[in-house]
Amino acid sequence: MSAVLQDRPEPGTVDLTRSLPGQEALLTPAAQAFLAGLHVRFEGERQARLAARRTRQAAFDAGALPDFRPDTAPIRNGDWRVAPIPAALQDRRVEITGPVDPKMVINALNSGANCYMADFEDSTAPTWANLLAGQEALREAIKGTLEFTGDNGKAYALRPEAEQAVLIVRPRGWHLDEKHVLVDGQRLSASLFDLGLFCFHNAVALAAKDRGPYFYIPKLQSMEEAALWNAVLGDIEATLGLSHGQVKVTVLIETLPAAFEMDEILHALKDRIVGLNCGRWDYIFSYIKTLRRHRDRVLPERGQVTMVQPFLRAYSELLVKTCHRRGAHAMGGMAAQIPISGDDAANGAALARVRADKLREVTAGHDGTWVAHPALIPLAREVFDAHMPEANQVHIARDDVHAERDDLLRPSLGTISKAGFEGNVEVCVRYLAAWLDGNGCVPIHWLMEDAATAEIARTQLWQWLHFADDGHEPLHLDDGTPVDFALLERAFIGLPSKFNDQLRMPGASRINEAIGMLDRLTHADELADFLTLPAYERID
Ligand SMILES: CC(=O)SCCNC(=O)CCNC(=O)[C@H](O)C(C)(C)COP(=O)(O)OP(=O)(O)OC[C@H]1O[C@@H](n2cnc3c(N)ncnc32)[C@H](O)[C@@H]1OP(=O)(O)O
Ligand SMILES: O=CC(=O)O
Ligand SMILES: [Mg+2]
Repeated sequence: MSAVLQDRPEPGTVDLTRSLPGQEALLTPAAQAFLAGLHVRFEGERQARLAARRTRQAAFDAGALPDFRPDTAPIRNGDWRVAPIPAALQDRRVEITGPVDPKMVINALNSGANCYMADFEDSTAPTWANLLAGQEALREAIKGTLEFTGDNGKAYALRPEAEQAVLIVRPRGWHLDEKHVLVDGQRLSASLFDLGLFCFHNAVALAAKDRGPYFYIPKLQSMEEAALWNAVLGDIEATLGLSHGQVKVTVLIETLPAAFEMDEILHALKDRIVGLNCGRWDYIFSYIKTLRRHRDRVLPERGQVTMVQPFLRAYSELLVKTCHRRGAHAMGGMAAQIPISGDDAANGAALARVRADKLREVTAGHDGTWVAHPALIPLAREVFDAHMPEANQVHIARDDVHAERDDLLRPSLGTISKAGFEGNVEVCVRYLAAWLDGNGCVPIHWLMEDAATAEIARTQLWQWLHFADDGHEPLHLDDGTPVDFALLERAFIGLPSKFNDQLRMPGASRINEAIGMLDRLTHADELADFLTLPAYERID
């Protein structure tokens, strides 16, 4: 046994606070000991990282602005590259993403996309049942035995492995706990639960097939958080007998602070990282959250915050330049439009927006993109095939990009309309209701809504409604109406008329609870860090 493994502290005692039929097949004594070991070795550092986030945010609230770090200039200026990228991840031009229920897993693996990001994060409501079903579905998929029959009798089976998308799993972020697993009485980190349990059951099998395991890492804020992931992954490799660097990750740059540490994050994970991704929805949410007290940087209504806003363009181009300089892939992100059935004109307009977004990405130098729905794969592929003849375009240097701090923070022009305000209220309430009911991704007005898109709506409402704190004049809508809590009340009263299909709406039974939550979150003096933190205490 290696010295690292010998010197480890005892794993700790595990209590499962919930019991569902079949869970013992996943949470075997050995799996529990594996998770407990991760907790004992890494929980202290996780808490230190979360405390560092709070300290940094306090400085931003006091008027500081994010900036590139002087102490890490040698990393930014140094000449180094990430480890070689495995063959299975050389061509990632179209990646489909989606929650982890068995039907979605089969549909996504069979979809014809190059990769499938199986998502325990933005698009999954982490009920215990959803998490276990997702872990089980992925384990069966890797064994090649996953099957599913819908309530309508439709049967689903996997295509041959060579025709399947390459699997990449996204665990939840560092801020979340898994309340159903206690180690010595403390909640386990949700990240360690999702990634740890997946690795315990599948890492060796995937490594044997030269398929990873591969992960997407969400919501990082600093290179120290990346270093924590690197330590966890190295520890898992050692415990499971995998070679150093066998596990590969792509990191989502989807927080404003992380945009100032892209080189540093690549460097901290350089033996294991294969790319960065523009997680635009969380990035917009993070811009609002980080700069919540900066009244000169309030964003216009959500629909106007598109990737052509200068601060978003600067971030995505800097990501391409940074990745390519280091030999890593620069992945694009998700357009929220999904196919619209029964209205050809509206469908054509939605698809045109997706096409324009993919064209912007490929011509900026991105090496691949995301789609939310299988019907969008041919469109994204066509655009990337037309402009990216090789497997990727890592060789394109983008030395023409000079994104400075002011570019990444640039205030945006735009307005807030009554429809924009009310739309935020509707999205928050409907999404939260669905999430509380166990559904983490829903179509609302033909847009894909998940935790990240809903967070934009929630934080905008808080920021707009608290604009008048400290004696400032309130914000006004473009028609002159002051943005105040009376406006929020009126939006709540008007909500039912927007639910023209209330009975079939996901989460309809939890609408009143969702309204109550949004009301409390928007009235609170402090902006809650994540919507999903209080909401998690309300799910099973
Ligand atoms: C900000 C971010 O983090 S982006 C990443 C997180 N978000 C996502 O991953 C979005 C995932 N997408 C989805 O969940 C869905 O596409 C939704 C909720 C947006 C729309 O869902 P629906 O209205 O059910 O779509 P629709 O009815 O058109 O689906 C048609 C078929 O495609 C399947 N499908 C739809 N989206 C996906 C997907 N992402 N992956 C695999 N299959 C899918 C459906 O399961 C359905 O299959 P079936 O015909 O066998 O029953
Ligand atoms: O995770 C992706 C995002 O846009 O957020
Ligand atoms: Mg995200």
